[in-house]
Amino acid sequence: MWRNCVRLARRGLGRGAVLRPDPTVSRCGVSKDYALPNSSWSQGMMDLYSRFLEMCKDGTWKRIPSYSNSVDHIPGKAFWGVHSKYQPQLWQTINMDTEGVGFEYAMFLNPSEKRMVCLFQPGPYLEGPSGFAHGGSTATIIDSTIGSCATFVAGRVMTANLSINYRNPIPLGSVVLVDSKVDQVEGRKVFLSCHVRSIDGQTLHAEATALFIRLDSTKSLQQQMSCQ
Ligand SMILES: CCCCCCCC(=O)SCCNC(=O)CCNC(=O)[C@H](O)C(C)(C)COP(=O)(O)OP(=O)(O)OC[C@H]1O[C@@H](n2cnc3c(N)ncnc32)[C@H](O)[C@@H]1OP(=O)(O)O
Repeated sequence: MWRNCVRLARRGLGRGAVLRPDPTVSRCGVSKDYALPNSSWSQGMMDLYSRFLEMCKDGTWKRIPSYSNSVDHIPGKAFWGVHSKYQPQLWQTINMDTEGVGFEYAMFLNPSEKRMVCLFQPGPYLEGPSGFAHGGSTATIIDSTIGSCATFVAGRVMTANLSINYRNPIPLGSVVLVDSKVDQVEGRKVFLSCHVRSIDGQTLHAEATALFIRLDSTKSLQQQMSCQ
């Protein structure tokens, strides 16, 4: 199991503490691609997935696998420097081993449009208001989608700002399309926007804007991630 293979060791819990992967633990088992259909996917999710797979055939879209470290698999600029002692499995932690209970999703990238979409089916663990997705889970899937888009364009980035307007609640078990794109790049700043809509396009669930900052290559990641 993933948890047995990629235990994270907490070290230096004082100021500036960061979570690092335990170097004594092998990365075996991280190869499961969570972004593939499973029995929890509704017909709506399957239909949308098939539609995007079809659009991958001419190379317009690319399916993005999700290995709990999806950063490794986004085409484009290398995410982690070769000398970095930090491993990317810290980043994508939203997969769950039990199918259907949490984030069921699959992302597709349109490189020429600098656009990343995510088919998202929230499960019961993500409940906020009765029967609907928690706003934090919506924020998580938006951040991951928009962040993957920013990563494709700029490489090593972190969310500096994420602003969400929640327009209509997302029913648990329904399928929504998270559609994000890069609006502008100014130096190290990547500005993006995103809409979350029902698959028939009739309901706008949320809209968001975000600023991602490309990490400064002259600073160590520890400096940039320290709490000091
Ligand atoms: C595939 C993976 C998808 C992953 C998606 C998930 C991504 C995440 O959730 S990341 C985790 C959440 N984010 C964080 O914890 C980030 C915490 N913040 C930080 O680490 C730092 O503030 C960081 C890295 C964003 C920027 O730090 P640093 O590199 O030192 O940049 P800094 O020099 O301060 O600022 C650079 C520029 O950005 C601007 N800027 C920085 N932060 C902000 C902000 N919040 N709002 C507006 N502007 C900002 C600065 O004003 C500056 O502008 P200018 O160049 O015009 O003067």
